[in-house]
Amino acid sequence: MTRVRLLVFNPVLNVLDYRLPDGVAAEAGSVVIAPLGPRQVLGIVWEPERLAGAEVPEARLRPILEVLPVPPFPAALRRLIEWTADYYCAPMNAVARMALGSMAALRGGGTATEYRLTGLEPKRLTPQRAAALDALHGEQASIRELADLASVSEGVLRGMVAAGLLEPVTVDLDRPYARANPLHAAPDLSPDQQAAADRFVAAVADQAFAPFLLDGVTGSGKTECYFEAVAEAIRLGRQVLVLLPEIALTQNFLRRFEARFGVPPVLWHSSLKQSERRRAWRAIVHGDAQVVVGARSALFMPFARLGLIVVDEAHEVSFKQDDGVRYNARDVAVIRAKFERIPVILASATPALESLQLAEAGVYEKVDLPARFGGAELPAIEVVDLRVEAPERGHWLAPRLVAELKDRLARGEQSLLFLNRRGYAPLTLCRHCGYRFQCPNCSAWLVEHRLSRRLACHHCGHEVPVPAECPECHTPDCLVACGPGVERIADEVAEVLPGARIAVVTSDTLNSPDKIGAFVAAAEGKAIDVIVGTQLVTKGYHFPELTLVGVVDADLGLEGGDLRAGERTYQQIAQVAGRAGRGEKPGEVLIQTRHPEAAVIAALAAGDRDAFYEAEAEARREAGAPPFGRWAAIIVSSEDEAEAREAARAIGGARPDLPDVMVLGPAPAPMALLRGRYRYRLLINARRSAQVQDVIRDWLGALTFPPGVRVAIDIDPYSFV
Ligand SMILES: Nc1ncnc2c1ncn2[C@@H]1O[C@H](COP(=O)(O)OP(=O)(O)OP(=O)(O)O)[C@@H](O)[C@H]1O
Ligand SMILES: [Zn+2]
Repeated sequence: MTRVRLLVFNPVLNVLDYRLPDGVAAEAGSVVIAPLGPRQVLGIVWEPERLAGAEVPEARLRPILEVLPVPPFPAALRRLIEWTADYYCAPMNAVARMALGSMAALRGGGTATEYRLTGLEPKRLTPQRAAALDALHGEQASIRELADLASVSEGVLRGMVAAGLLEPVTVDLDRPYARANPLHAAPDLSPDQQAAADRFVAAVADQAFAPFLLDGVTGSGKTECYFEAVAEAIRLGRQVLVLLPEIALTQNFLRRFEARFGVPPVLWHSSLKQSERRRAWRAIVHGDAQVVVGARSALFMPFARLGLIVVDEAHEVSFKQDDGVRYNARDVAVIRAKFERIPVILASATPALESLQLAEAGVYEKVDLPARFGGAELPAIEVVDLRVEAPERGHWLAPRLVAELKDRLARGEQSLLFLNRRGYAPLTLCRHCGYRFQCPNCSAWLVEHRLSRRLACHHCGHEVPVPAECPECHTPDCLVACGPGVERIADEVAEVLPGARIAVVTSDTLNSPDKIGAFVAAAEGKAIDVIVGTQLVTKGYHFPELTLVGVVDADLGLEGGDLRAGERTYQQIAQVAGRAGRGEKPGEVLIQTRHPEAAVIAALAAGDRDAFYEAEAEARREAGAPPFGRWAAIIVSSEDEAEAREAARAIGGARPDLPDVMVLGPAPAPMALLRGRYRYRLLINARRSAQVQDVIRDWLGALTFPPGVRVAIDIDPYSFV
C-alpha cells in the first residue's frame, strides 16, 4: 500500500493523508481528487517530509479517487509555494491555489460551447433583448459571461438562443497558439542597448539563476533589450513570463510584441473569459505557451519549461498584493527564478530603493541604459510655485501652465496633465449646513463622478446618485464640489482651450481592452490634443507628438506621509515626465507645487536622481526602514468595533520583548472603517537580523480570537492604511 500526503484545498484543513488504490501512481506534484467526509476535495501530492501533518493509522486511510490528467506541479514550483507561504505567513494552500487554473482546465481540454449573435434582427424586441443585441456585438462567450456583459439575466439569453438570435459555437480548448518567430523583426540596437541585450541573451543561454536590474531612463528602449532575451528563450524552446503592473498596459505590450515576433503572446489575467483561461492554463502547463504576459497573478502558473522572467515597471506598487496572500510579485519573481535556475530581469526607469541597494550589494547585476533611444533628450523640468503663481479662483491650472497648453495647441502638439484622482471632486458638501458625503462602509469621502452622475466610494464600490438636495437640511441645489479630480481638470481645460480635443484617462474611462486600444490609436493618430489622466497614463506609453507634461498637484502624494511617500512621488512624477519629448521634438514638464523646497521636488527639478536616492536612503537608514531594517504589519478587523479593539489590545498585550524587534501600536488604522469592518494596526520594526516571521508566528499562534475577528499579517507592507 502506498501512503500519500496531500496539500488539500480546504479552508480549515491543509494536510491530509490518503492511500493510492492498487495500480495507481501519483508522483509528487500530481493534482488529485480525494474523498473528504461525504464530499470531495482537490489536493496536490506533496513530499511528506516537507509537509507536517498528523500521522493517521494505515487502516483509516481512504483511497484517493482520481489523478487528474495534468502534468504534476514541478519541484521548483512546489519549493516556491513553500517559500512564499513561509515568508508571507500565509496558508500553503492559499498560495498553491494561485497556481491552479479552473476546475475545468484540470479536467482536460476538449471543447466548450460559446454563443454569439446570429445577425438576425427582428422588428419587435423586448427592451431586454434589444439591450442585449446592442451590448453583444462582436462578443463570443459563455451564456453567463454574455449575461454579465449585457447586464441581463441568463434566462433572457437562453430565450434568445431559442429564438435564433444567438447561436452556439464549439470552441476547441487545445487549439495551439501561433508560434512566435524570434527573427520576425529584429531591431538595430544602439551600442548601449546591444551591450545590455548581449548580457541577457548570454544569461538565458546559460540557464542558471541570474537576477538583473535593468535601470534605463524613460524612452531608452528597455523593452527592445529584454525582447532579445525573450527571443533567445524562444529559440531554446524555453518559456517566458513577462509581468506587467496592470492589465491596462498589456494592450500596448501586445502590439509591440506582435510587431517584434509576428504573433501576440499568451495573455493571463483575472478578467480572461473561461475558455481563454482554460486554453491558456493548459498551454502553460504543457509547455506550449511560449511567452505569457500577465499581471501578478501569472507568477504562480505551473510552467513546464520556464526559461526567463521579466518584471517590467518593477518599481510599481501594484506588484504588491494587499488581500489574500499579501505577497510582492517583484520579490517572489526573483525567488522563483532562483528555484527554476533561470535569469530574471527587473526593468525600471525609477527602481525601488530596495532594488538599487541589492544591485549595489552585488546581489543583482545592474545593467544601465543611460540615454534615450534615437538621440531624444530627457525633458526640461520646471517648478511652478502655486503660492506665487496662483491659479484663478476656482481653477487649478497656473497661468504659466495654461499659456504652455495654448502654445502646444497652436503648434499642433500634444499635452498631458497628470492628477492622481479619479472623478470630478474628492469631496462634496452642503453649502448650507456643511454636511459631507461619507461612505457608510469606509472612513472615506464619496467622490463625485460627473460623467456617471454618481457619488462613489473608491474603497468598497458603494455608489449613490447625486441627490438634488442635501440629505441633512433638505436645501435644494446646495451641494458644492471641493477640490479637483481629473474630470474637473478636463472641464477647466475645455474652458481655457476652447476647441481642444480632450481625453480623460482613468480606470473609469479605459475599462476594457477595446477602449484602451481606441485611446492609443487616437493619441497616436493626433486625434487628441490634451490627455488628462491618473497614474494609468504615467508609464509605458510612447506618444511622439507629446511635448508638454503638467503635474497638477505634486504635493498630493506627499500627504499622508507613509514610509514610501517620497519615493512614490518621485517615481510617479519622473515616470509621467518621461512621457514628454520622446519623439523628435523636445519635451517640457511643469510641476505645480506648494512645496518647491521639498527634497523630492528639488531633486526632480534639478534632474538629480542620485541626490534623491541618497537623501531617501539616509532617511530610511535613520528610521531603520527597508532596506536597512524590516517592517511588518498586523491588521486586526471585525464588523464589531469593540471586538476589533479587544483583539488588537490582546495582541498588543502579548507583544514579544526582544532586543531587535520593536512593536508600535495597536492604534486605529488610518482607514479605521473599511468595507464595513473596523480596523486596528500594529507595526513591527525589526533589525535585519531578526527572524520576524518566526516571532510573529509564535506571538499570534499562542492567542485565540472570536470567529468574527480577522488577523492579517503583512510582511514588507506597502500600504499603511
Ligand atoms: N533599437 C531600436 N530600434 C528602433 N526603435 C527603438 C529601439 N529602441 C527603442 N525604440 C523605440 O523607442 C521607443 C521607446 O522605447 P521603450 O518604450 O522600450 O522605452 P522604455 O525604456 O521602456 O521607456 P519607458 O520606461 O519610458 O516606458 C519605443 O517606441 C521603441 O519602439
Ligand atoms: Zn466605502
